[in-house]
Amino acid sequence: MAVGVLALQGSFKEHIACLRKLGVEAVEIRKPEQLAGLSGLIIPGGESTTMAKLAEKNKLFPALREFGSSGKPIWGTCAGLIFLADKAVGVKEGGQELLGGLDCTVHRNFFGSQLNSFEVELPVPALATQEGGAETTRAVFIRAPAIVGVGSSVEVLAEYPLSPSQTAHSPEQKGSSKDKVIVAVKQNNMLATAFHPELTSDLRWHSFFLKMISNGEDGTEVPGTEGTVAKKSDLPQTLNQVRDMPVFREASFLSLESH
Ligand SMILES: NC(=O)CC[C@H](N)C(=O)O
Repeated sequence: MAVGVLALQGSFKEHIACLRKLGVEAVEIRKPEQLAGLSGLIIPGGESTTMAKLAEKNKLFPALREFGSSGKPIWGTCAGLIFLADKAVGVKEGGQELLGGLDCTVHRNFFGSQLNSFEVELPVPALATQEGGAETTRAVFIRAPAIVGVGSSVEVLAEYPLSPSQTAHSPEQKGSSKDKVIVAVKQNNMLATAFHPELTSDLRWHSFFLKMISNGEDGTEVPGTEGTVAKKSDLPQTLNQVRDMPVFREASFLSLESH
């Protein structure tokens, strides 16, 4: 199987490195025709407005929508989550084009500015149940969005308990009685995380996504690149790895545009 990573902007190299560590063919995607033959697609973090403009320039929106509606798995991390959401609040004036398909409302800069970025040990019960390992993961939130509303067919995979200082960064949040927000979800063929698993050494989210591909959603198998079918047995086992050492670096990929 080959997995594509949208490589317009943002942390696509880090996702590619994670996929390769798991023994999977990973391909940088910049043009619509490159989506053909992929078994799944990752939309990385970065800056969603910039990414949307570049996707528009490269005429990617129709092909990306077709890819999603064909049932092939798509995983959005951070800006990628914003991209996949049906609705985004806290967006720039004039709005921004979304791919949509994920029945949720996302707040684009829920946690505030770049300076409010943080790392935390996040409880991830659903991930631990499927992939084994610790009940928490190191989650890196960089000028991160959060999911503030979900439809009934969305499965919540992780929630983050808010501290009092994290509740009032925007008009949408003021007066909100939320004490936690959703930061990871799955809906049919779509997976979305508000944080950056590709910046840590915990490969379980990538492994989780690869299983979505190999299982196929709704029980059907996903065709591989050369007419083959990716089977669960094709996938590497989850690695028994040291997970609490994030490889968080200066997030230079976020510097293209201010919030
Ligand atoms: N780390 C990220 O991907 C940040 C996303 C950013 N909040 C945006 O608007 O796109």
